Amino acid sequence: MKCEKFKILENKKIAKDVFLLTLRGNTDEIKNPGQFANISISSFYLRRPISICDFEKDTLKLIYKVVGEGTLALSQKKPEHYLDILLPLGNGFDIDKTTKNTVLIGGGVGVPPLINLAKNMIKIGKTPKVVIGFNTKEEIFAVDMFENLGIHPIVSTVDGSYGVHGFVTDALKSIDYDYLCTCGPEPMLKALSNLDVDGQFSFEARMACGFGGCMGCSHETKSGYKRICKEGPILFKEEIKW
Ligand SMILES: Cc1cc2nc3c(=O)[nH]c(=O)nc-3n(C[C@H](O)[C@H](O)[C@H](O)COP(=O)(O)OP(=O)(O)OC[C@H]3O[C@@H](n4cnc5c(N)ncnc54)[C@H](O)[C@@H]3O)c2cc1C
Ligand code: FES
Repeated sequence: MKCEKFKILENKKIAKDVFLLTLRGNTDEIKNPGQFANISISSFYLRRPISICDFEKDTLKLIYKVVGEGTLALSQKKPEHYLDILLPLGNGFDIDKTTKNTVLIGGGVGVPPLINLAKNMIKIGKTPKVVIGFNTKEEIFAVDMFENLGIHPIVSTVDGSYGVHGFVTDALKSIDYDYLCTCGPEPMLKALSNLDVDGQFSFEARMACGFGGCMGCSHETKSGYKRICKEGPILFKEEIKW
């Protein structure tokens, strides 16, 4: 884990309240898809955790939704501005445990880490299926990013304004899979954990330090309390306690 200065190259709106932030800085230590960055934003005491969406040498991409004052302030940052970022944090997905018939399932701003996961799975010959869900058409993003990887994601919207009408669980009925990796709101994770397949689930928690020092993000699992920022955010299905 390092604290690095990243220069903003672009901070672009890509859907309703959703921004793609492209940064220049040192990405050498990033290991697993599903790890996250903790961003210091101006006057806010606590950093804001955002999943690593994609990276290359010296370039980092993050996708975030404006939900409060911190993310609103982030959306107002202009190119050339520097951000102080702690990364990489968390365990990330264990790609070796995925199968050749894995589906990646994202809900809203749970979609970004699945882009880097898909990219890494393709590199080892395990091209995944992808299902992504949103509330409504205006909130959809990342379809082009998956298409650039040669994957055509199935999209669902709760209001039926685009793609499959309903939840990601409705969209899943049309495909075969024997393993899943998922990130999104907790009710979605819970519904997916009731399906008869194993998988890896990315959890969110309110965080303070972000690197295991304060216990503020502890979450009860079947194998004791785990810090979502350190032993998570990815938990295996068999260890999750709802
Ligand atoms: C490991 C991890 C990865 C994340 N990755 C992403 C990502 O890739 N893109 C993205 O848009 N967001 C992501 N988040 C959520 C993001 O950190 C919060 O939305 C952000 O911190 C809100 O900051 P704020 O100051 O704008 O909102 P605040 O004013 O702090 O809160 C506004 C609203 O958002 C809710 N909220 C704030 N933080 C969280 C949180 N951690 N989990 C759930 N609800 C929260 C609050 O309850 C409140 O309703 C991630 C969170 C975690 C823990
Ligand atoms: S946020 Fe401090 S231990 Fe996780």
